[in-house]
Amino acid sequence: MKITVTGTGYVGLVTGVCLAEIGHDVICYDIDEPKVQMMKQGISPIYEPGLDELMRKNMEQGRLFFTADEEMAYGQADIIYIAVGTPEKEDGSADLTYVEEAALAISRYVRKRAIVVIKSTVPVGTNDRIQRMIHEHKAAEADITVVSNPEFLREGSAIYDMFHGDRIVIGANDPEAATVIADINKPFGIPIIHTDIRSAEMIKYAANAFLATKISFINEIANICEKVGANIDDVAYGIGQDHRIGPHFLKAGIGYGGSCFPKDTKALVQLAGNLQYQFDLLEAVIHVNNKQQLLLYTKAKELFGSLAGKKVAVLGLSFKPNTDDIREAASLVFIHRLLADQAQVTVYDPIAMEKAKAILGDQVVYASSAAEALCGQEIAFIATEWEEIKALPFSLYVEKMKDPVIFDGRNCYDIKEAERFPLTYISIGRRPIVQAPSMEGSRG
Ligand SMILES: NC(=O)C1=CN([C@@H]2O[C@H](COP(=O)(O)OP(=O)(O)OC[C@H]3O[C@@H](n4cnc5c(N)ncnc54)[C@H](O)[C@@H]3O)[C@@H](O)[C@H]2O)C=CC1
Ligand SMILES: O=C(O)[C@H]1O[C@H](OP(=O)(O)OP(=O)(O)OC[C@H]2O[C@@H](n3ccc(=O)[nH]c3=O)[C@H](O)[C@@H]2O)[C@H](O)[C@@H](O)[C@@H]1O
Repeated sequence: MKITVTGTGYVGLVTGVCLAEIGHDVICYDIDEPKVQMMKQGISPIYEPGLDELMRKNMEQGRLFFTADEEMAYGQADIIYIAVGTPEKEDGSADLTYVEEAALAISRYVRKRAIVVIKSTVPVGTNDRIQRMIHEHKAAEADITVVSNPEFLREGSAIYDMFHGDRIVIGANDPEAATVIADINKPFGIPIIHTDIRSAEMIKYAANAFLATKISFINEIANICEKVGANIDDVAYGIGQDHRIGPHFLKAGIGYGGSCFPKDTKALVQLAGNLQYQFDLLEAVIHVNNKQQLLLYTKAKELFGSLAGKKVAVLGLSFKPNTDDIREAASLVFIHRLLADQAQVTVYDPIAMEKAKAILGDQVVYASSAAEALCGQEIAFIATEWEEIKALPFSLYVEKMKDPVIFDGRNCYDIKEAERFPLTYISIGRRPIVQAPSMEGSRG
C-alpha cells in the first residue's frame, strides 16, 4: 500500500513518521516548500520529543519521503491522509479551505482506486461533503472513498500517543474501506472503534469539548477553594480517586490553550447553533477559560493597582510543556495586557522563543535562561510548567529578584517550601504566601 500524508504539521508529520515506523511506505506532502526542503534534510520543522530521530531513521531505511510535488504525492497513492489545518474563522466556525484545496488536488491527480482518510478535525457532515466534492471533480476512471479517522494525539507526547493511544476511531460508510484502514493501523496494537462517518466526526469534537469542560470545572473549583481556604491540589486528588471521575485533566491553572481546545469548543458551539441548538454548557466552559487565562494578570492588578513601569519576567510561553507551539497560549493573552499597561516584560521559554518572537517582536526582552529573565525583576509570572521551570529553587528567585512576587499559573511549587523564603508566592486555588518585605502592607 502506498500511503500519502497531506499536511506535515503536528498531526501530519507525526502520522507519516509513525506509519513509516510500523512498516508502511509513506510520502509526506506539503504546500510549504521551505518546510519540505527542511524535512528532506531530516530536520523536523516542529519540536516534538523523539520526532527527529524517528524521522531520520525511517528516511534512512527508505520508507519515508517528502515532496512538494502534488503529482508525485497523489498520482500513485492507494491511501491519502488529509491532515491539513482547520483553523478558526472569525465567527468561531472551522475554516475548511485547506481541506477543500487538498480534496480538489486529489481529484486532479488520482486515476485509480484510492481511499482518502480525513484526519483533520472537521465539523460533522464535512466528510460527506468532501466525498461529494471529489466525485464531482475526479477523473472518470478514479474510484475514491472518503473515510473519517480523527486524531487524538497530544502535542508534546505525540509519538508516545500514536503508539499508546486509548482508541483509533474509523468512521466509514464503506465497510471494505474501513477494513483497509483498520488493517493499516493494526500494528499500533490500539483498540479500533468502527462507526458511521458522522459519529466519528462527532466523537472528536465531543472528546475535546469534554476535556475542556473538565479543565474549566476544576478551575472554577480552584477559584472557590481560594475563597473558602481549601487547597485545590488536595481537592483534585480527592475527587480524582472516584473512578467515575478519574484523576486526569483535573490540573487547575490558567486555562487551556493550544491549537485545538479553543477552536474546537467554539466550532462545536457554532455547529450546534447553526442547527438552532444553544450549547449552554460549552459556552460557559469557554467563558470560564477566557477569564482563567487572565487570572494572573487580574491578581497582579489587585495586588499592585497599576502595573505601569513594573519589571516583569514571564517564564514559559508555550501553551503546555514539551512543545514549541504558542497558538492560543495563556502567556500571550496576559502578556498583551501587561504591555498595554506599560509593564516592562522579559520572557523566557526553553523551546518556544523563536515562535514567540514572530508574534511579540521587539515589545519584550528575550532572555537566554530563566535566571537571566529573573534578574532585577519585581514580578515573575509562570505560564508553563516546563520541568526546567519546576526545578527552579525559590532561592534563585530571592537571589535574582528584588522582593520577589511570584504569580504561578501552573502550581509548579510547594507552598510550604515558599514559606521558608522572603517572597510572595501566589498560585491557583491555594492559599497565598505573602512574605516579601515590600508586600507587608498588602497582607490581608
Ligand atoms: N495539533 C494537534 O495536537 C492536533 C491537531 N488535530 C487536528 O489536525 C489538523 C492539523 O492540525 P496541525 O497538525 O496542528 O496543523 P498545522 O498547522 O501544524 O499543520 C498544517 C499543515 O498543512 C499544510 N497545508 C495547508 N494546506 C495544504 C494543502 N492544500 N496541501 C498540503 N498541505 C497543506 C500547512 O503548510 C501545514 O504544514 C487540524 O484539523 C487539527 O484540529 C487533531 C489532533 C491533535
Ligand atoms: O485535538 C487536539 O488537538 C488535541 O487536543 C488536546 O491535546 P493538546 O492540546 O495537545 O494538549 P493537552 O495536554 O490536552 O493540553 C491542552 C491545554 O489544556 C491545559 N490543561 C490540560 C490538562 C489539565 O488538567 N489542565 C490544563 O489546564 C494545558 O495546559 C493546555 O494548555 C487533547 O488532549 C488531544 O487528545 C487532542 O488530540
